[in-house]
Amino acid sequence: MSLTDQAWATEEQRVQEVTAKMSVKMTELEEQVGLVQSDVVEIRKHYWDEVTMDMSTAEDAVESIASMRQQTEVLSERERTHRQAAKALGKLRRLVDSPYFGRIDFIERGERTEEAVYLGIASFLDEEEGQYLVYDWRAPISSLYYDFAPGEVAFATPNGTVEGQMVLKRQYVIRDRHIHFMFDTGVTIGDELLKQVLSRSSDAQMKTIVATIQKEQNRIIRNDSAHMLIVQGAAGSGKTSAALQRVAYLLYKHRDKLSSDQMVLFSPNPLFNHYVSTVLPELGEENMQQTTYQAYLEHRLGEMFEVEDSFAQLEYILTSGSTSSVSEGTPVTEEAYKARLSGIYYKSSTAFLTVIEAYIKHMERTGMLFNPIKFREKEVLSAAQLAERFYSYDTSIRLPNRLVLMKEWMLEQLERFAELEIEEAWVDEEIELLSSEDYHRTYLRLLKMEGGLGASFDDFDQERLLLARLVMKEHLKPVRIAVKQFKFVDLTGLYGQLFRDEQEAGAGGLITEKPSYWSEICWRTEEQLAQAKLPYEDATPFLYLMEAVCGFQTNGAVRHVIIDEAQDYSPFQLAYLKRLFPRCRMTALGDLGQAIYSHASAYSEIDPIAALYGPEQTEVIRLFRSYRSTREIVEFTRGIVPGGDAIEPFTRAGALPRVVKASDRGSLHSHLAAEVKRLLGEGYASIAIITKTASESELAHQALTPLLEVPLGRITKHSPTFESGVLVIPSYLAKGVEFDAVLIYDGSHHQYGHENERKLFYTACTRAMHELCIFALGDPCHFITSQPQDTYVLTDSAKDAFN
Ligand SMILES: Nc1ncnc2c1ncn2[C@@H]1O[C@H](COP(=O)(O)OP(=O)(O)OP(=O)(O)O)[C@@H](O)[C@H]1O
Repeated sequence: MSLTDQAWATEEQRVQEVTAKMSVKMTELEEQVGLVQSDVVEIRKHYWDEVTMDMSTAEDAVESIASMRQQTEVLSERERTHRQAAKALGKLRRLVDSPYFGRIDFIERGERTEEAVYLGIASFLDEEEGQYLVYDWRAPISSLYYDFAPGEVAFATPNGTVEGQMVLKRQYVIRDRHIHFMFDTGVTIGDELLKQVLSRSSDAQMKTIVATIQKEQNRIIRNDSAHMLIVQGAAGSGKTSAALQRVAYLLYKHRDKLSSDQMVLFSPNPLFNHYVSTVLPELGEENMQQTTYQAYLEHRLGEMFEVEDSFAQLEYILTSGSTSSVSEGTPVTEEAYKARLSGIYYKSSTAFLTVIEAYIKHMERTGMLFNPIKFREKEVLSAAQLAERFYSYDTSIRLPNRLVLMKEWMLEQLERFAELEIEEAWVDEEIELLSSEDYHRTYLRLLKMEGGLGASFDDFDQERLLLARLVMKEHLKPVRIAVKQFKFVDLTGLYGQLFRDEQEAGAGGLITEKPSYWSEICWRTEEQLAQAKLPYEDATPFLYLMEAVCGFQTNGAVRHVIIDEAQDYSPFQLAYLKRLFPRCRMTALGDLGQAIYSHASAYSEIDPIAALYGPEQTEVIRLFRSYRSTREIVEFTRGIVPGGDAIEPFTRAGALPRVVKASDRGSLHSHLAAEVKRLLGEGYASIAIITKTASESELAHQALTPLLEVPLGRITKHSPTFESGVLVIPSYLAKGVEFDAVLIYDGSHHQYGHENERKLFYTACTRAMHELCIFALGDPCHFITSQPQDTYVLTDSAKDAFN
């Protein structure tokens, strides 16, 4: 819809007026911030001058305390004012160059005049007129902009639904306080603006999407009813974007009772954490807590074990199972590989969770294992004594509570032991070794402990006794701490018992439906545990068992958890997270097409996630439209995954994906280098060469660096950030992020020949926004050749000249 010059001029004038008012307000706030700041500094400097301290009498003391309190209140009030003014100033600074992006004219039913509502990333009130010049995009009325085309409309407010007519809907691109584009739109959010936004170059940091949120995404953002909101959406459909704007929305809507530190995002990797970390600050909100599941495992189990990370597990699966010549995985037999795979499936399944729960029940009566308590080679309490004590308690008492009782009893036993042990010769030796300083300190501490026995040790026995007790106390400290931390429970033994023969321990008998390669799984698990290593697939079951026995550690402060790439979590892990955050709501974002982990690739539906809170508390929103990639890339990639035909491309045109077949590695590298050069020449800022594995990344990086005229970055699982430019990255680390152009390093049948690599290949290809080129050393993989021939261009470099 074209706009008249008159309309344009009026709108431009409004931009000028609004930004001028913002500038005035900013100057005011700057002054205020400066003044209050110097007030605060002054108050702090002269704090004590204003306080009269006199403690001579009780009355004086009360007065002194009151005067101190008053002074503290003055200071905190000024600090609060400073914080608020600084925040308001920050908001205006973000707003002023581009004060709004949309307008709706709305007439409420029963009213005559229409109201023009301008939407921006924050609100701006004209204090003199008492009128909002800009509405926050999260305000109730703003939802009209995202949900409706002009016509009959309605929006929800805390006081009920408001109905009316939308008579105009307009979009703007305002930069540097001037309108660059402006158009009226008949549909929800015009494709034109979206096309423009999506055509831009990618960035090392994700952008906000508030100006172009789509209706279906708005349902995710504003959903406030679901306890568990599951978003199942195609690659590039805006799941992460919607979730981040949702966080901003919830923080706005519940600003009185929800703060950003009560929200946690579980990301697929640290790189992704960095990638999304600017979105909320851009929207004027503080970042929520961000972590990875791996970091949590490390935090809980890192002291006990060398915990394998998910990437190392994946690298094993991808390198050890493939026929790839570049594989550098440990040489493993086919049997061992299959056994590990079978173990991974099993240990991540709900069947195993059920077994562990049965095992916990079983332990109420028998089977608990303990570590004996030793002190200087002496067994203070044997494992059998501990077990006997444990099972002497009423069986109705839960395991963790019994351990608490045990702990008290054990501390008493330790006291008794200490009283006998102080007679030992080693204690005298230790007393001798006390330095005069220690001795003196000991003496003073003794005085304090013993309630002032006298200023000198005139009684030799008394002196020896007191010093010996002190020496004992120091030496027994680590044992006491270990007891308090329940380290007397043999958790490794308990977990290992699950994998032992039923006759031996009884626990293995709980596993009635054994997975294939069971005996191999058993001895391998035990072997790893003996070396204090915990494979990734064992980490969550181990943690679950540990917590069930010793007491669940929960985090009641967190009110909302967002799990990105939820399809990569095993049912076991999801159950664990639910336990960990008992008071929170969850948003789980997933794409079954990108389930790259062995334990999850078997998911055919979102059932394990949906089952977590049950149907009553769960809502599922599905996104089918893919925004990231051009239409051509989506039309090619959607055929790779089951059910992909439902994925709708957004109408942004680009070149057809290209497949380049190379006959040898030298030619592969030279064609890759030429392609990088071409893409740089086209002006693309971020180009990723995606390899299947980390070992292949290393090889590609070495070979390509000398062939390129620009620096070539390499991303590993330890990289915390990435910059624009050209980089090599393993497929599984590219999850969640995007690049202008993607070059698949080797998409040959040789590299992606297994069915279980389908989703990994899809994930890698769907990282491309504008161009996708797949190189293949030999025949392209089946995932490519099974696509309709008109969806890509094949070049055989041995036959055709490149380009
Ligand atoms: N409404 C929108 N307006 C503008 N850009 C959008 C919109 N929705 C999605 N995008 C863009 O599409 C790209 C993909 O979005 P996002 O990463 O959120 O998708 P995703 O579903 O999480 O993807 P994946 O699962 O493949 O990682 C991003 O560049 C994002 O900015």
